[in-house]
Amino acid sequence: MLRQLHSIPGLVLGLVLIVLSVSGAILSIDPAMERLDARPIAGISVAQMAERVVDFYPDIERIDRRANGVIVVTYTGPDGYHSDLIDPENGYELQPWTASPFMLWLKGLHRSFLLDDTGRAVAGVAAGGMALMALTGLLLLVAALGGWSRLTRPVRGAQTRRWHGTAGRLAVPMLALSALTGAMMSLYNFEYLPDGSADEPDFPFEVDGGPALPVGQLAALQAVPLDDLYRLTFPVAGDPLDVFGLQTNDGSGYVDQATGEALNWLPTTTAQAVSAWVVALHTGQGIWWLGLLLGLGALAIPVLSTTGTLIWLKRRGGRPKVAGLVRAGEADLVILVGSEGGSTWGFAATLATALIDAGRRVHLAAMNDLKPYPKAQALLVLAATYGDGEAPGSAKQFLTLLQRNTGPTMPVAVLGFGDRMFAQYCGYADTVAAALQADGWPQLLETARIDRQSVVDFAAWGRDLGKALNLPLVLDHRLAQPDTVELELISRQDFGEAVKAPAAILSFVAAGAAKLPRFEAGDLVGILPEGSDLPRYYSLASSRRDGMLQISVRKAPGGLCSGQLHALKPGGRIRAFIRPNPDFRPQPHKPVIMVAAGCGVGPMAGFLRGAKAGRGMELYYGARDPGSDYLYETELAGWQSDGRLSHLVTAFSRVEDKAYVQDRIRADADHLREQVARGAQILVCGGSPMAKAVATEVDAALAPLGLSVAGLKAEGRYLEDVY
Ligand SMILES: Cc1cc2nc3c(=O)[nH]c(=O)nc-3n(C[C@H](O)[C@H](O)[C@H](O)COP(=O)(O)O)c2cc1C
Repeated sequence: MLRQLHSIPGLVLGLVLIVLSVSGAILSIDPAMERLDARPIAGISVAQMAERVVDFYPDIERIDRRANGVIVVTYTGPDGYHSDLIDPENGYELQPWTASPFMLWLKGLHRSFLLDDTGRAVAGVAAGGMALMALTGLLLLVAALGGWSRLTRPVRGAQTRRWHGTAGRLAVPMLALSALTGAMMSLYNFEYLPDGSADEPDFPFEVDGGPALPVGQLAALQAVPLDDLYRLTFPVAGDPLDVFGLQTNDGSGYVDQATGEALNWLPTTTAQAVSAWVVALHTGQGIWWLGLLLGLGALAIPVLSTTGTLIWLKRRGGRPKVAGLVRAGEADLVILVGSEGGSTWGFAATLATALIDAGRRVHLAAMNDLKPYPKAQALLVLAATYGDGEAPGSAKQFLTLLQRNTGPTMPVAVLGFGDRMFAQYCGYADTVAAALQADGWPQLLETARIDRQSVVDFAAWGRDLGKALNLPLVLDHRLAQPDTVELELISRQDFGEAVKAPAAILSFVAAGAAKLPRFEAGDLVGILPEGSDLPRYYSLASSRRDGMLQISVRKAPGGLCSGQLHALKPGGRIRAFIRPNPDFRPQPHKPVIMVAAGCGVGPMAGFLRGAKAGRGMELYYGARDPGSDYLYETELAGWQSDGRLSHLVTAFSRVEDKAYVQDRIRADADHLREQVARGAQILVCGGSPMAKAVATEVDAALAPLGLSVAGLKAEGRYLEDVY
């Protein structure tokens, strides 16, 4: 619901908001420019000011003190009204006061799209929509980051998501202010809210009528400091019954030109004071620095609109379409999906279709969309696992939402999707099942696991579910095949034979006339080995800019894919596709400590190849024997001498003075602490036991700082790519 309230106004009003924001940003410069023209002068009264001006302007109509402090005199010339900016020090003209036609046009565009009332109404609705988006966006961000106290933490995920969250967070106070005040100005304009313009003093028909006093001697004008003036209107020359009109910050009324007395004075009403503040807070008139901040905030809108639309398209694109789904409130069965790569959505769609065919009312959503399900009889959670037993993208907020959920509990079945090769096999599904149980959700079925997208395991689980729900359920799932490209091996370097850990660095280019797809170091390449529909993933040791796709592959005993890759000769071809892994990237500008063992050095080599010299990249690298499986030895030496790698520490486990990478971290604890205190990020890549041992040492090293691996993880400063 919150997400819909955020994205629907964004999609509908996107272009309108871009026009409003760009025009608003340019207009926001106006108060600051005007402020530069102001010649502030302290301690003079309106009477003194008027006295200085009348000598130069015998046909004066009025004096305005504009919000930014400039004094403008309007007078009648032979061809109508003219205005001059004057120097309050002496009443001299500084320059003619004319609005630029471009700024007038821009104001018209901003207020009404140059379309009168229809345009004004659209601008008003857009302002209301923007206020709603600022509020819902803030709430979504709080939920994504895990609470208000974490609101300043870095936003994680794909680049579009990071830009959207970061720009939104920086701009939200200014956008909310612009939107609320803009919406109120629209309500004033259509008279749905009183702005006090009708609260005017009565014109005085009874005046002294005697000879006029010099303007400098009028007591009511002497009593008003110039800084409080809004407008002084002069009486028609030679008409003894006419009066001065006086508008100040405190009120408005008239002044008798013969006695200098204030007549029919009306203090500023609450409606007038509020509407003046609303205008000032929207335009920055009188608060030039706020105007500039509002303008900067407005510039975030084109960024937010574009990234928001891309996020929306990606979200829709990743999910299969299922006919006959119902809303959350109507469903008797709810399926929630935790997926990152999208394959679990495919399984969920097969399940939803089979349940709908069996006559059930099914709701299908991401685990991040958990909400109360008033009519549901069972909840089915299909959750993949990433990292080291962690949540996939569409489930990152699930546990937080579960804590807050106030809806009824119901029998639940959790089905984990994972890969037996990982130490935390279906670890996240286990975490979810335990959390649901602790929260009082009864089990419909024992938690089951699907290894490497096995359609056979899935069909078996479907039979169990059918029995539990008393339905004839047949789950016949066909795996969707990703779009692959053909890659050709151009070179290989082999290592580790002597220490019984064969590893190879393989470099590919696109086969034939094709081009390499887009990828960054640390992304994953999915390779489809012959004889299997199931891709195997490897971390990329290069980016497309390097002109090749490189991976380092350890030969797993009996491994189908690694066996085929190790047998590949230059010129040999494979089919592959890219899986972005935007959460595993070095942070810009701050030091980066990389920890890797074995083939885990691959993505680190990719990061180093793309780094600038002096960037503060450090590497702790563990292997077996420097004479056999020291991957990237020559390259690392080169990057050290050209300054890309500032600190290299190696550990070898099959030599006399044997050591593991975690031993080096322990010995280097002081240095590590120092770097983390300077904002360093830690990236770990390699096998799960190594990652665990490293985390233990990092925890010990950081304890004196009151920091921990868990804390750094939450800030995106401790990243793992573990297998
Ligand atoms: C980078 C990466 C990390 C993974 N980590 C784990 C893990 O720790 N435990 C596990 O059981 N499966 C792990 N997997 C396997 C996925 O959970 C499994 O392939 C799942 O079917 C993917 O579902 P999805 O395509 O819907 O995201 C990992 C896969 C990748 C690509």
